Amino acid sequence: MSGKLLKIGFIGGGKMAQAMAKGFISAGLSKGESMIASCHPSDLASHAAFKDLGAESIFENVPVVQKSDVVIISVKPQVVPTALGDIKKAQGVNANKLFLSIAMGITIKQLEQFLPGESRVVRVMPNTPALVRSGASVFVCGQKATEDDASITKKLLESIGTCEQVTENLLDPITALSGSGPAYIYIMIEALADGGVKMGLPRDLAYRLASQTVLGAGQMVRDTKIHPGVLKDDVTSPAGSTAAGLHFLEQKGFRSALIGAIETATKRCREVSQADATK
Ligand SMILES: NC(=O)C1=CN([C@@H]2O[C@H](COP(=O)(O)OP(=O)(O)OC[C@H]3O[C@@H](n4cnc5c(N)ncnc54)[C@H](O)[C@@H]3O)[C@@H](O)[C@H]2O)C=CC1
Ligand SMILES: O=C(O)[C@@H]1CCC=N1
Repeated sequence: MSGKLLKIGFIGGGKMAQAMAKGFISAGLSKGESMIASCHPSDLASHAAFKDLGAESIFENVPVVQKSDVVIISVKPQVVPTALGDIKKAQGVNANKLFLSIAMGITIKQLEQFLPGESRVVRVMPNTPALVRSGASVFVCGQKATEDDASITKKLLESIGTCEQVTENLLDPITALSGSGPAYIYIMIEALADGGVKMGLPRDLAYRLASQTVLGAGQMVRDTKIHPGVLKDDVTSPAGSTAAGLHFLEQKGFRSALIGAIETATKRCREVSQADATK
């Protein structure tokens, strides 16, 4: 990928596409001018967001494929059959390209059916912290994806955070954990700050402390590789305030709520996978 910048296309220019596009740009891996995105004609906000990046922003899907080296499929799962149908129906489009699908629950088999036979598919699950290059992404290669495709995918995803190659059977729980996870953490940050405000902290200080605490704790687990239970014990003094706080969380089923969130979100991904996505 050295030399000429890859032309990156987005079929669906919404929130996740914008996070990835901005991440690629701040990583120096791409430029607005080397990107093209399509969106629904009613979605003027996404249209404007890609224009603001200096990218081409349009309301048709076929030119995105025609003009790109790598095409990111970033529409909602229910829209995937229609959007990819546009490409399959079109005459004379060279679809022998790398397609990265980030759609929740849409399997490689389904993607390969929706796309023209020559298309090379990689299924990816990113998350929105890609915007600040702190994303957590995984990918699975389809039948026709080459080693080059895997290394292009890895290079793109590593530029916006961490990236691991996995097997497709793990994709639904991964979607539930790291794909959706930022949403769980945002409400945790909001609630921690609400607690701080309830106890007299100024709101802005409470948000700064809550977000830095989440960031720091995550970094401790990742960088020290010490078991989170041991790190928790290090914070918890005998008869101290943390032990009192932890007891309250256990009484309210905090762990169980998080475990249940991952289980429920995984089941939702499986429902989408099993639905006849052509309907
Ligand atoms: N938002 C997130 O945190 C994550 C989302 N994803 C996946 O990314 C995909 C997109 O999600 P979001 O960006 O959140 O949704 P979004 O609603 O922000 O974006 C969807 C985009 O698709 C466009 N669109 C609708 N119909 C279209 C059509 N027929 N042709 C072309 N574009 C069309 C819309 O205009 C919009 O720009 C989903 O499949 C989701 O599962 C994956 C990981 C994380
Ligand atoms: O909520 C969703 O369906 C997507 C999948 C992961 C994050 N957002």
